[in-house]
Amino acid sequence: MSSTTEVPRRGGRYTHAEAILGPELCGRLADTKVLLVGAGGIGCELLKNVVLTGFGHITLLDLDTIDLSNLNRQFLFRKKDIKQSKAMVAAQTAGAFNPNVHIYPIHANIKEPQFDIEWFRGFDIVLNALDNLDARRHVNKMCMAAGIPLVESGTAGYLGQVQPLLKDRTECFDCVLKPTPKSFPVCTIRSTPSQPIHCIVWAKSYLLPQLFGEDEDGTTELDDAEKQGENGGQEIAALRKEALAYRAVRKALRAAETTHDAAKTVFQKVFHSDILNLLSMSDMWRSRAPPTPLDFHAIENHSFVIQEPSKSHTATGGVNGRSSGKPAANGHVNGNAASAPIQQRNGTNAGLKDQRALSLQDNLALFVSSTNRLAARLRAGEETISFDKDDDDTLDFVTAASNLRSAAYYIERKTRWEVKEMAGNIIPAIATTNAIISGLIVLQALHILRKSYGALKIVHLQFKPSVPLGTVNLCPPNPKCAICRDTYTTVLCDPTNVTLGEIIDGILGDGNGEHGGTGRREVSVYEDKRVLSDPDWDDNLERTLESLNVTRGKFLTIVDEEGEWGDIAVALSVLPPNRPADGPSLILPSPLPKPTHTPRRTSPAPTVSRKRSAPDDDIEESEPLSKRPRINGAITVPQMGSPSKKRRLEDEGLVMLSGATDEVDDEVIVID
Ligand SMILES: Nc1ncnc2c1ncn2[C@@H]1O[C@H](COP(=O)(O)OP(=O)(O)OP(=O)(O)O)[C@@H](O)[C@H]1O
Ligand SMILES: [Zn+2]
Repeated sequence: MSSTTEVPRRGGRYTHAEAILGPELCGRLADTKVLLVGAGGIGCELLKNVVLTGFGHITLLDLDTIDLSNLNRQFLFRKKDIKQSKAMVAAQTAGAFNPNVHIYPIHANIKEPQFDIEWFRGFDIVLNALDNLDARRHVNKMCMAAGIPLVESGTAGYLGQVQPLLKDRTECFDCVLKPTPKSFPVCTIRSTPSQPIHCIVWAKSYLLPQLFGEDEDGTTELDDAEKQGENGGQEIAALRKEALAYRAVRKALRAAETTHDAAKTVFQKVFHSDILNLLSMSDMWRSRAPPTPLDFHAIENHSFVIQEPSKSHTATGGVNGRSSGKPAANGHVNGNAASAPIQQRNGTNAGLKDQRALSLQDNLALFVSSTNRLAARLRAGEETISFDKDDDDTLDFVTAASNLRSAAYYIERKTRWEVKEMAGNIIPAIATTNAIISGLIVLQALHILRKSYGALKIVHLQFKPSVPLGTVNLCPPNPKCAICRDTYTTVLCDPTNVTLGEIIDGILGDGNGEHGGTGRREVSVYEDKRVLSDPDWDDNLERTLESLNVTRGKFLTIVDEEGEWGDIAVALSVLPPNRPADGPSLILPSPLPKPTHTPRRTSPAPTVSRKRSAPDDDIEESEPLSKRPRINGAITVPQMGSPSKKRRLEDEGLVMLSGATDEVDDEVIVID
């Protein structure tokens, strides 16, 4: 076949495309440069679509490798491809569908600094096929900064959504607040669980990080709980003591010779001593059933006996799904041979291995073996281990630990399959949903390329047999949005040489003439959530960008102290490779950026500074920036002053689809 631009577009494989798209757009597609971020469920379908539609230059980026669990719907992958790069394999498979297109696979995280604003500017359009809010927000910001149209998408089970995002024309991804993830009170998780999910969250988000995560004392969460006024001063004090005692077990797990004993040490602390400690707080157990400390040897010897509490105390169901609150027939909680008949009665031993009910001994054995496997990984050099539903060691650990905790609290236990689903926040992915959504992404992309902006819509795939697809008109940008309302500009520089002060002075300019910028004025400068300088604190102005960890791919945001000028977001990019050795270390944009200007009305008799009169500045006033703790030469902002700044600090979590998909929310339990 001949090369892309020379391909005769009429006839052959493009006959239908040309009839639908028209010869002009159809011909133009061969030269269109598209970035596709994510080669998972939506990404595979989407890549197939853009390849068959004839987009000539497709950059496909994904950070992940292929997993067995992807194969049911990510049809570009086969079993032999497991552990290979998704981007590479997808490009290879889909490349064969249309020899006229060029696919450039990249195995990397889209947040890496080399994918800076200049790199984004190299595309005509960006299509997201991602699965997390953090990456979505990042791509949104880069597209807004580079002025490149983006089509955003998401699916959850039978539901899905496609949203075109164009700077200055439509809302951006961050114009509307995303619902924050559901969370549980820390005391429910740490001392009074009443449902299986509480024990699973505890095992996944507390115990596993405590033992195998970063070395922290586990008290930050308790500090926060206290600050937020969560009840239970005595309880929080006990939990604080418990958290500090983790140091000893962490050490045991990392000791050169870790065997059965290290797992036993962990067990003793977590399922015995810590529970005894909690029991000593009698007030806590007045209106709820006190837990039973577990006994390692008794469980191992099949002689562990546990008395279920009386009904009046039982908050939820009994053991293995019994909700009567009556004592188990023999007073045992699946701790001995009696467990086998129970499993058989429930019929849960049939079917897949992962769907088998686990007895207490099974859970103990799984706890010991998974703890040892994880400890061996630490000793082999892995610095930290965090939960991944596809990592058998962590899933086994969370299954066993949550079930042991459930036993101590008389809560129904879960199979490994169920734990995977709950801990992994899994909503079954449906290939057909991904296929429909991918088709809609391409339709919206074609509207953008054709500049048919009036035809653009947010499209929902919804639970309505009569109207499976719902559309919503696009809204204009939120004027308070901290992402798309900023004025973006780019500087090319060598961060090892250029100082923060040079950038600020350079971008503000002298305010005169065609290239004069806005002129010198009082500003604060932020990098993400860090304040780098403000009018009362200029310590960092002489420092190089590199020393402030402000390098390629990052943004400096210049905020006017008086609120008269809009924010300027300065993207940092590298100097051209062919510049002369004695050339400048900083190349400023020309003309300099001129954000919107809204002069303030002058107050008739100002008795306090204008800064004080701005209600949004209350926080700044009560705690001057210059007195805030400085970290790495910068100040971390506890709370930003303006609404737009506050938005930057929103917690991140799972994307909840809005509108027609709201009903999904209740079924999604976001546990971290
Ligand atoms: N920051 C990122 N940079 C590049 N690729 C990303 C980034 N974040 C997520 N992805 C990719 O986006 C894709 C999303 O696909 P999908 O939702 O089907 O997830 P999955 O990991 O393949 O499946 P599952 O989560 O169900 O196991 C994944 O392949 C993932 O690796
Ligand atoms: Zn916005």
